[in-house]
Amino acid sequence: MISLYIKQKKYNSFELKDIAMKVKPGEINLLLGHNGAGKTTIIKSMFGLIEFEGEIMLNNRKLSFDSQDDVDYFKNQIAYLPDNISLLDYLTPTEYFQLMKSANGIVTERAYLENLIEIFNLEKYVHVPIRNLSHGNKKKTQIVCQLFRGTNFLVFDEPTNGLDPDMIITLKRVLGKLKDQGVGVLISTHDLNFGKNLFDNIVILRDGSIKLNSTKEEVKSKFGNILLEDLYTKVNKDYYKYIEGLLDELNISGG
Ligand SMILES: Nc1ncnc2c1ncn2[C@@H]1O[C@H](COP(=O)(O)OP(=O)(O)OP(=O)(O)O)[C@@H](O)[C@H]1O
Repeated sequence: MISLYIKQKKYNSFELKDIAMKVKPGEINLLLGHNGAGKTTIIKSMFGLIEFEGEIMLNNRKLSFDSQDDVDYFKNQIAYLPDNISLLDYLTPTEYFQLMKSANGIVTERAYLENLIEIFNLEKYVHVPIRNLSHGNKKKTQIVCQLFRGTNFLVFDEPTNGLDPDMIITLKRVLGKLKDQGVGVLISTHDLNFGKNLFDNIVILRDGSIKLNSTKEEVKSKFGNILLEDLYTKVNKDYYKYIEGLLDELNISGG
C-alpha cells in the first residue's frame, strides 16, 4: 500500500494542507478537483519530484528520496503517467519501449507489450518517429510504456487527456482488469464520465484541502446511488451556490 501524508506544501498564496491518502492493492482511488486544487502537486510530492513537509510509505516502509535504495524500491513498484507528454520524440515507440525496458529492468514478456500495443491500437505507429505521431497516439505510447512495466501500483495524472472515445473506454476497462489482478491505482482526472463506476475510493480536493475522502460504500450510505457529477456538486455546494448567483446575472441583452 502507498500511504502519503502531506502536512503542508506552500507555493506563494497556494497551500496544500493535511493531505492523507492511501492507494491500496486491488483498488482504484480517484482524485478529483478543480484547476489549481493541488492534484498534480500531490502526485509530484508522492514521487519526490517536489519537497514537502510530511511522509511517504510504501508497504509500511518509510521512504526517503535521499536514499538511492528507497528510490529504486519505489520506482520498481510504481508506474507514473505525468499530466504532460514527455517522450524522446526522435525515437519510434518500439525504440522507446526497448529503451524503457533496458533502463528499468522490465521483466514482463514481449507478448504482454504486443497485447497492449494492439489493445491501444498502436500497431500502425510503432515504427513512426514519436515526433510525427498525433497528440493522442503520443499519449497512448506513454500509457502503454507505463503499463508494460507491470508494476504493483499505477499513478496516472490526467490519463484521458487527448484520448479518443474508443481509448477512454478501453483504458477504463484495462484499469478495471489490472485492479482485479491486484494492482493499486491512483487516477487524477477531470473526466467525470471516465471516473464514474471506476473507483473504490474517492478524494475530492478544493483549494488544497480534502473535502471528501470516502470509499464507494461510504459514498453510497451517505449519498445513496448518486451520479459522480451530483456527488461532486454536492461536496462543492458553496462553490455551486456562488456560480448559480453569477448565472442568474448572466444576461446577453444586458437587461
Ligand atoms: N512550481 C510552482 N511554483 C509556484 N506555484 C506552483 C508551482 N506548481 C504549482 N503551483 C501552484 O500550485 C497550485 C496547485 O497546482 P496543481 O498543478 O497541483 O493543480 P492541479 O489540481 O493539478 O490543477 P490542474 O487541474 O489545472 O492541472 C496552483 O495554484 C499552481 O499555480
